[in-house]
Amino acid sequence: MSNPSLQGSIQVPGDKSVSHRSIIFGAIAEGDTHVKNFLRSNDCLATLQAFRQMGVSVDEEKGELIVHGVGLNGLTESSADLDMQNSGTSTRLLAGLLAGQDFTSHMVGDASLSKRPMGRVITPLTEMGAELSATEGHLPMTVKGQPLHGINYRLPVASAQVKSAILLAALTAKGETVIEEPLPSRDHSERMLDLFSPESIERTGDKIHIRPGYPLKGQEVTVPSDISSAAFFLVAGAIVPGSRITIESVGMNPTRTGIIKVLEQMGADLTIDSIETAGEPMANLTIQAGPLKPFTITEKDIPALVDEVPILALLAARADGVSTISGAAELRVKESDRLAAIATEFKKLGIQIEEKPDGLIITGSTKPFQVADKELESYGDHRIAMTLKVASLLADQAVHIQDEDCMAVSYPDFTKDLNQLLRK
Ligand SMILES: O=C(O)C1=C[C@@H](OP(=O)(O)O)[C@@H](O)[C@H](O)C1
Ligand SMILES: C=C(OP(=O)(O)O)C(=O)O
Repeated sequence: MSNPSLQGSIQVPGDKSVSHRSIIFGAIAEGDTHVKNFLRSNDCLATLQAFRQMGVSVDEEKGELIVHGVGLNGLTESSADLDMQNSGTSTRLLAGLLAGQDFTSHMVGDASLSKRPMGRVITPLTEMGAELSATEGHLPMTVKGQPLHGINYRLPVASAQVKSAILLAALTAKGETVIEEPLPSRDHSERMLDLFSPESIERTGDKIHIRPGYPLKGQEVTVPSDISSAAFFLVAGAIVPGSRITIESVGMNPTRTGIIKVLEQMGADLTIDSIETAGEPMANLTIQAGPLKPFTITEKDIPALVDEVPILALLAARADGVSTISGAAELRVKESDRLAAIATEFKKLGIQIEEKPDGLIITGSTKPFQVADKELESYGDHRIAMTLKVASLLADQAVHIQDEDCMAVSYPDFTKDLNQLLRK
């Protein structure tokens, strides 16, 4: 098989984390929130649908979303279950927000989401006075809204979803809440709350103080392009020989840019052109294929690249030497067990990879992948499917990826966008 290279420019879709939050904060604000570059992927549409069911109207005008906020006390009970589909972010953030409402909500999800742990939000929310009943720590889950009180909580694992669940619950609670994290996770919720209601939040050192009682006001939100989606093109551009591509307006929030540091550590040919913005920082990123040194990623690095581990494992498979990823046990409770999924599927591609309880050891090579089994499994996990799609560009024969459609969870047009950059 001849391997084409990637050339040209691309703008990947809006950030998934910021899109979810633009709906959530817009819904509980007073007045309208205009959202530019909202990500219309299955996960974000699940959040949107949940708020529609709770009485929030959302219009679309000239490609912009207009969320007509109902205020913190304006949501109404949904007569039907809230279907969170495949989205951990929707589930955990909504669990926090709904815990302090004066109605009951029932949350359900697909088979993958119904296996993911909810105890991590149930524990702190219960401490705040919430009444959540899950099925052995999993969905389906009933949230019976209760009057809440503030707490001081140190997260046992760095998780932006847990942090955001507590932050949202704290807005409806009596008294101040203080949240502490073991390592900094993505801070989109804090930034957005600061925009919608600056009096409600203060950050001192590694503590976040949430002060209830202040209204949120509708805002103009521009969603940056998702660095976790750009990651697939950054890696494709770095590993497919002869490639040179630019990825435009990528979100460069420092809590998300772990992949940039890894590319720099590897000596990749990457140029960063920053764009002046008022909200989340952004940059145009240009990547060119070239030799790559191996990397070491440890626990402290994980939060800033947690969703990029599958595609970084592929990057490691093209480096000159042995790369290691450790402290990444969280990957086992994502949409699939991502450590097991990567190890199993990479072996089918002839990649030398060893699975550890909390990570991976990958021995790189610049030869085409020698396919041992061309039937690849995505495990219904969008990030695994997209990683395998990029890997297929370097395989010595055509492969088939089962259940590719799951890419629509975060990036519905991924294959189309990738094909547009490919040149024979
Ligand atoms: O808050 C968010 O938007 C997210 C937080 C991360 O999960 P954890 O909070 O479980 O680390 C990440 O993996 C997920 O894709 C999105
Ligand atoms: C883990 C992810 O999302 P979520 O937790 O929202 O399902 C992801 O997008 O990789």
